Amino acid sequence: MEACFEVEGQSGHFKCDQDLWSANSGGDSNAIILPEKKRNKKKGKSQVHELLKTKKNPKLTKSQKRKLKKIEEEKEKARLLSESIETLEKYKIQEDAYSLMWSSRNLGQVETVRERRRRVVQFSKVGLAVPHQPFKRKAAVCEIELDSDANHSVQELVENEFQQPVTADREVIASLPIPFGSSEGLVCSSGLGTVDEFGATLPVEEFTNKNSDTYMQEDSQDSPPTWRRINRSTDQADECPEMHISNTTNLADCPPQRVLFAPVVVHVSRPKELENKRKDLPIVMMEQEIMEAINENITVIICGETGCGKTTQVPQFLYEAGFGSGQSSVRRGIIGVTQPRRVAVLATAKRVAFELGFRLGKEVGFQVRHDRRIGDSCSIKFMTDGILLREVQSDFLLKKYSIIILDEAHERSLNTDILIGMLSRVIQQRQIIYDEQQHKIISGDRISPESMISPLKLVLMSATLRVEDFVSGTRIFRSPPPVIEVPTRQYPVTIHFSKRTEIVDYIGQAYKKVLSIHKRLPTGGILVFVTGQREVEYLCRLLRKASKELVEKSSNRNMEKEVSKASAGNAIEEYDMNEVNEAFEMHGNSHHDQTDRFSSYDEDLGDFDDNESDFSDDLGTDSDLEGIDDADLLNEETETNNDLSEVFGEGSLVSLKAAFEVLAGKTTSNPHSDEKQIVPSSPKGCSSQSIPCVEEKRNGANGLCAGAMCVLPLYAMLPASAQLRVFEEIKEGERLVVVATNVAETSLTIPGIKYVVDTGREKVKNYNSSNGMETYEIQWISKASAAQRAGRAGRTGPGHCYRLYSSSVFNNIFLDFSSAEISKIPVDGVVLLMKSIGVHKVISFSW
Ligand SMILES: Nc1ncnc2c1ncn2[C@@H]1O[C@H](COP(=O)(O)OP(=O)(O)OP(=O)(O)O)[C@@H](O)[C@H]1O
Repeated sequence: MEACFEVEGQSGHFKCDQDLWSANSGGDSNAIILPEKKRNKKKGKSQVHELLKTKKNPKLTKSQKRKLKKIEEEKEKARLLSESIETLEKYKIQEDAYSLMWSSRNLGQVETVRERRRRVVQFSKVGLAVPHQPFKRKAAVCEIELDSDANHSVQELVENEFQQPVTADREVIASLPIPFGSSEGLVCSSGLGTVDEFGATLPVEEFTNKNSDTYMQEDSQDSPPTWRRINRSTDQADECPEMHISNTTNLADCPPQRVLFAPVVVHVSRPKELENKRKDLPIVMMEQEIMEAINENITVIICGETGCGKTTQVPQFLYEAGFGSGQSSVRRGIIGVTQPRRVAVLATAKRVAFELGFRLGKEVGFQVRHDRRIGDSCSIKFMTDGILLREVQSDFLLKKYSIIILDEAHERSLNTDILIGMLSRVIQQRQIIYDEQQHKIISGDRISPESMISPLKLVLMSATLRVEDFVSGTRIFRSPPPVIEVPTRQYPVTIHFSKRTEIVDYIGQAYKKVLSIHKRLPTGGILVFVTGQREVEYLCRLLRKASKELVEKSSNRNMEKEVSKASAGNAIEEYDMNEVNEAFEMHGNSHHDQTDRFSSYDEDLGDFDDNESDFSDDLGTDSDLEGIDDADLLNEETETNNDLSEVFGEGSLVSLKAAFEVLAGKTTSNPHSDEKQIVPSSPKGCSSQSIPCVEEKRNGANGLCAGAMCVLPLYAMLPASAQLRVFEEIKEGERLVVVATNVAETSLTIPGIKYVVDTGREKVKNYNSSNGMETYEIQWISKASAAQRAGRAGRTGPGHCYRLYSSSVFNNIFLDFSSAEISKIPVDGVVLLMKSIGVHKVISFSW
């Protein structure tokens, strides 16, 4: 279409496509009008094209688009559903086949040849093929040609030996079908305890030994695991053919490869309450990750915050995965756990036995220098590192262990350091011997079960480990072990630094701090760290004396109260007076305010790390209760009351109370005498009636004022029974105060400890090389130790750590880690010790 136009004296014409017009016919006639000479043909064409497109796909509104999308999605869903139903129909198994399925609870159980034959018949009845045995495929992976007989024999062996591992390539096995509910199909899973890095085929003798025994777990989920012996001689004696490998030409050349085992799961039934609590532990959420790392590596480092559950949970993970249980040939050995200190050994062994539902001394045992409680069926053994070191002397390969856990590896005691060096060799040696044995077995040699060696694994654990020492270089471990970090703890611990650092009388400071916590803060045990036995005993004496005085004072006060109550004819009923007090407290001196004031410590510092609290310290907002002794307490009370005076005016408190009493209709005949009785003047002349009541609430069960303290010592030389007293229950209404040296610094959970008072000092043995003398010196602890000490609070609930030193001392003077003991003792003693445990080339020992 062509049209002419004339605008303001200019004339021209334009062309317009019919379609173009029609496309715009419904619109506002915004046709493209261009003078012919300027018209861009190309542009015009594309615009037309676009318009045509728009016509074909008319522009949809947003809601239309949404609806369209929804319809499309629904269509897609319906299509998928019908496809799924079709597929399901196609692969649907017959009703009778369901009975052939096994519960996963039966995984790991033996199926005899007879049982298998029966299964074959049952499967064929319902028209199903018996699940494929993966052994042939595995052999193929290894490029081993077995003749049909041998193949058959081996296959039957696999059937008979439920734990029989088979050398196989992991990936290939992973793709193999898993037999119908049978554990004999070697399941490859990256999950818990199903794959082991090391091959450990059962010795030939074991296959042929008609009387060989194996252990099976009774199938019970509700009761603690029990073990039953199965005597093979009856059922399988005739059916267990001798292993018989012909054409093994390539076998010896085939390096021992990864071995897959039927998954071993040892069921543990814990009390429900405990199970629930356990679930909240951060490390429990990482169980799979940890077990995978342990399965796939010889050495693993676990760095987890204090209280995350390393000490108590990792041995349980291992136990549940078959370590130490006798169910798995390579994991049969005991789980050995070392602790640097005796008290930690006793306490953790007791706790783990309790959590697993075992009696201490049977499945879970311990050994310290003068005490040993280990049963024949021991699966987990706790011991000091000194004990394990002695065992290395008598059995370098530590054959009875399948895994060793060195807990608190950060301590760098001489024993720990030597142990780590020794164990790094032991695990290598065990691996070499094991590999050799595998080659021998594959090439048809016989190895007696007693001389069979399985690989040894090593786990290093700590909250404050200097990981670089172990992962950098190849001096200790040939390949750097993986490090698993558990970055959270269960409960928060608030750190409070002191404004000033008392250099000399830190015991006096600790004493004051304990008393102020006891008087002012809610219930919860207090753990105080000092340097040595003498300090422990001295502070215990002081605190016991103070406790006695407090109890006397409070009983005197109660007596006075009783007397005053009796003497007042129309004495105000306790209930009403409480109401009055509460009304007063509403105005500034309330319980809530008090609580807030205390909880503001948490708010100020609760989420801060140490550095942040340093920051607050530097700003002069130190939240610490430094120096809050009785006098400070009174000052604070005075300030509070002054505040109230400002609000109510001088003397109004007393008159207001009197007014309440009048309102309550309980006016005493002599308000002044009442005031004296009920509102006794403080030494500074302030009436602070409400304070004891506030304290009463803060102290909860502790009563009106701070009650008695149950003061207990804890140091290395204390007899074990006395050490364990700290774990016993205390009388109701008392507050537990434990005064300890650094024996309580690691691993311990003292139930109910909420407050830690850290003097920041420790007694250390130092060596003066110039005069050859060894001396004990008191020195600052390291930052790592300070973190460990703080970690003793907040284990059964949120906690507080009061550091009796300033943040600047902490930041500028404290070392990050304590120096290794070996660097502080004379070298001749170390050399002699090393020689005595059989290390002849001391110079090449890996430290
Ligand atoms: N005797 C006990 N009583 C009550 N709870 C306990 C006891 N022992 C351990 N627990 C609980 O288990 C948690 C984990 O303790 P565990 O000793 O395993 O931690 P951890 O990570 O090894 O700490 P640390 O690094 O300080 O040794 C504790 O925080 C506590 O909640």
